[in-house]
Amino acid sequence: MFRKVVCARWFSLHKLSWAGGSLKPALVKDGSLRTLSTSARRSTVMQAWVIDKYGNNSVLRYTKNASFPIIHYPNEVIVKVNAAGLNPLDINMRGGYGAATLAMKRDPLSINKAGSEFPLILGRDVSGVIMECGLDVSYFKPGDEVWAAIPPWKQGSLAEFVVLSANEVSHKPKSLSHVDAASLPYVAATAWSALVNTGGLNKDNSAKKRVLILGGSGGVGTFAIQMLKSWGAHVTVTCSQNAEHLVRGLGADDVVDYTAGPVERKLHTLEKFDVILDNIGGETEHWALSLLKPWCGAKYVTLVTPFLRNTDQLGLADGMMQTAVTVATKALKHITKGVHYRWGFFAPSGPALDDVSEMVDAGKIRAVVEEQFSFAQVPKAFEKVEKGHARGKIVVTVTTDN
Ligand SMILES: NC(=O)C1=CN([C@@H]2O[C@H](COP(=O)(O)OP(=O)(O)OC[C@H]3O[C@@H](n4cnc5c(N)ncnc54)[C@H](OP(=O)(O)O)[C@@H]3O)[C@@H](O)[C@H]2O)C=CC1
Repeated sequence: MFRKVVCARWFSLHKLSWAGGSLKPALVKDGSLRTLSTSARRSTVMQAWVIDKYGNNSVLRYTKNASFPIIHYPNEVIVKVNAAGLNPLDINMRGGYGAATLAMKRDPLSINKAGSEFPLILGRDVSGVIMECGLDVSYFKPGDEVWAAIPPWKQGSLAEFVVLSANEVSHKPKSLSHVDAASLPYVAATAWSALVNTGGLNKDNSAKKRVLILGGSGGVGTFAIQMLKSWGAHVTVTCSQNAEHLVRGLGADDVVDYTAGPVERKLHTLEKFDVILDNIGGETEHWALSLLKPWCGAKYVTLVTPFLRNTDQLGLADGMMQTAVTVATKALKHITKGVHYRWGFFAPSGPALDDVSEMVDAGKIRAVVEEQFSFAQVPKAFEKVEKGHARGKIVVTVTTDN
């Protein structure tokens, strides 16, 4: 069955005014407007790890009384979470990164009466089972096993249930367990957005292209290597010496140890590249673009951008202005040298995950789970991600029953 893209604006015509009371309406598949308190099947609360303010790991709080998610729009689904993946973004968001920008993106229906995002649930990856579908959802049905990358402006997956737009959700690869599946969506959607939408690569044009991945041993890198290799690209990776075995096992053709002296010197001895994916940022920008083939449409795409930090520090208008000036200046500077400078961003996409799901089931991409934690161990899982030196992904098992 093909995906039908449903316009969320439909809801504005059917918006419910719910005067004063604590009951929340839900638009569900049978066409009824159901209140959670009258839904005999489930409670109004659920278990979750939340934060009530920004800070270090001590702000993480376990609760049995988090609000149960509600379907507000007819294109939404509620997913029962089996496993949740963590990303560096969760550490940053725990500390308040992006708070100003994300506050503007949040749906007013999803924030509390005081207008605050708290209690906030982190966790950007989910693998689980569809529990309930909005009125216009035809691509999924209750009981379907699904995976998704959750946009940072929505409540996350460190909870028993999460509500998402059906356009953000995809059928989980049949060949993967929930734990393995939860390791992929956010990094897959990011790598897809950066390499396909921004970098211009796809399965039909990547053969013989030379791609350099700066920082190949983490979440984004381990996925990107496999996707590019399955499309026939030649992939060079930088990583620590002790990650060489891992990245070669995923298909990397050339591996350069960045800890053994100036990495750019070694990279300059290699043939130039068509695309560079930069997962490291900072210093790398000063030398990486000179590794591209000039005047051939070659692109440098960095995932490490000041976009959210600018808006956090300068406010929306000044932050956006600063961001536009920065990216335009850099793009102009490099275009005069015949190469393209771009910023890459995570973009939620169920259809992209559909393609990734096929690649996984065809044996072209595997999950790289570095360590698995129980739901009780969420703070330990955060500590692990915060230490850095990732070798793949950290996953939390939320529930094992369906
Ligand atoms: N713009 C966006 O929308 C998004 C941005 N990102 C950003 O992309 C980056 C990568 O994300 P992700 O893969 O999940 O991060 P991870 O933490 O999973 O991986 C980072 C990897 O880089 C390695 N590394 C560190 N320094 C270097 C270096 N100088 N050269 C080569 N490798 C290095 C680390 O291992 P070791 O230290 O042992 O070498 C680690 O394996 C992060 O900064 C993240 O915030 C991610 C997703 C979306």
